[in-house]
Order: sequence, then C-alpha cells, then structure tokens
Amino acid sequence: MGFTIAIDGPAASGKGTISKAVARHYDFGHLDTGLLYRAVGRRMLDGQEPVAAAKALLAEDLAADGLRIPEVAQAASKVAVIPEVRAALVDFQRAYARRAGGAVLDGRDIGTVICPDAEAKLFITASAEVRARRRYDELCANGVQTDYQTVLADTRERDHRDSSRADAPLLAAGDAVVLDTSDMDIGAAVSAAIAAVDAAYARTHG
Ligand SMILES: Nc1ncnc2c1ncn2[C@@H]1O[C@H](COP(=O)(O)OP(=O)(O)OP(=O)(O)O)[C@@H](O)[C@H]1O
Ligand SMILES: Nc1ccn([C@@H]2O[C@H](COP(=O)(O)O)[C@@H](O)[C@H]2O)c(=O)n1
Repeated sequence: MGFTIAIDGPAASGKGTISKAVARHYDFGHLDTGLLYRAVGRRMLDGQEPVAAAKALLAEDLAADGLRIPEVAQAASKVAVIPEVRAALVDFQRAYARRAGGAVLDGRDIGTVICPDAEAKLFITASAEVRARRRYDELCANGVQTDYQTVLADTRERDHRDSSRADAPLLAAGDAVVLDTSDMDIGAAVSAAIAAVDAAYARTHG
C-alpha cells in the first residue's frame, strides 16, 4: 500500500527543498506540482490558450528548460487561478500520489484538494522577507540580474494571488503540521519535517 506525503506552502518557503530530502529519506517518488502550472504558464507566455495547454500537458513538459525564471513563476500563478486549468491537472497529480512505493507531492492545494486523505501533511512557511532573501540569493547564484525589493514584491504578489483565488487557494489543511522555517537552516527544517512524517506514520500504522 502507498503512503502519501502532502507538502504545501507559499512561494520560496523551502517546500521543494524539504520535499526532495524527505522523498530521498523514505525512498519515495517526488512530484513538484508547481512544475505543472509553470509548464502551462510557459505555454501561455508563448501564446497558447492556458486551458488547452493544460489539457495537452505531457509528463515530459515538466523537464523543459526555463521553468524556474521569475516571469514563468508569475505566469504560473495567473493560469493557476483558472478553474478549468486546475481541473485538467488533477488526475495526473492523484495518479502520482497513488504510485506504489510512496509519494511526496508539494504545491499549494495538495493537503486540501488533491490528496485530502494523505497520511502525512505539512505546511511549510516563513516570513515574506526571509523567503524573498532566500530566493534573491538563489537567483543571484544562478546569474539572474535582479534586486531584493523586486523579488520581495514578486513574492508578495504571488502570495496574494495564490491565497485569494476562489478555487483551491493556498491554505494549510486543518490537519497539517505547520513548520515555520524563518529561523531554521535547511538541515533543521528537513529534520523537523522527517520527525513530523515519522509521527504521522506511527499514528497510521500503530
Ligand atoms: N530553511 C532554509 N534556510 C535557508 N535557505 C533555504 C531554506 N529552505 C530553502 N532554502 C533555499 O530557499 C530557496 C527556495 O527554496 P525552495 O525552492 O525549496 O522553495 P519552494 O517553496 O519550493 O519555492 P517555489 O514555490 O517558488 O518553487 C532555495 O534556494 C533553497 O535552497
Ligand atoms: N499545487 C499547486 C502548485 C502550484 N500552483 C501555482 O503554481 C505557481 C508556481 O508554483 P511553485 O510551487 O513552483 O512556486 C504557484 O505560485 C501557484 O500559483 C498551484 O496553484 N497549485
């Protein structure tokens, strides 16, 4: 039987970093569901209609180059507001969650909408300033020309759009463990996440 770990949180909270480490720890598969929306956002920037792009999305599109740039992140959060885009992406995510051997999915609505019955749920957060600083450092390390205030404004804009949309807004599930990593380094955040999953496993498997 599979075991599903749902990890949600706002932009640059560290949920992707934590999800990869947690999946490695348990030898589970990992799906970064933000890539689905980024791939659709990329296609919208290239002139395609977002609902048609979402319906035509293939697994290999998630490996496309250029999905991590700020323009695509903003486009992703714009297409993510459209209910028909979200609906077109549900089956792929749920099928992945049910894969044999266990799965970690990270996103915005995994614990609330995609996998409400996930055995373990985490909500990773940090202050907008800390998240923007981490993302700014990451972009600089990758050679992207930007400044901290622009990254902070982008982070807040995406937070607002993701939290205020009517369909599947960014929200901690009522039964999620909330981890505020503002004052944690990556090692401490990953350890806290694994401890929370171990506790959930002990609860569900006696
Ligand atoms: N606890 C932490 N301390 C310091 N840096 C961190 C921490 N967690 C993550 N980071 C760094 O912050 C940046 C953003 O992390 P990550 O990509 O995991 O966030 P995310 O929530 O998946 O972002 P997005 O939603 O935009 O995809 C990365 O450069 C990562 O190395
Ligand atoms: N389950 C999800 C995952 C992502 N989104 C939207 O996509 C944008 C990009 O996601 P990242 O995790 O790569 O930052 C994000 O801002 C959301 O608008 C979503 O709606 N649901």
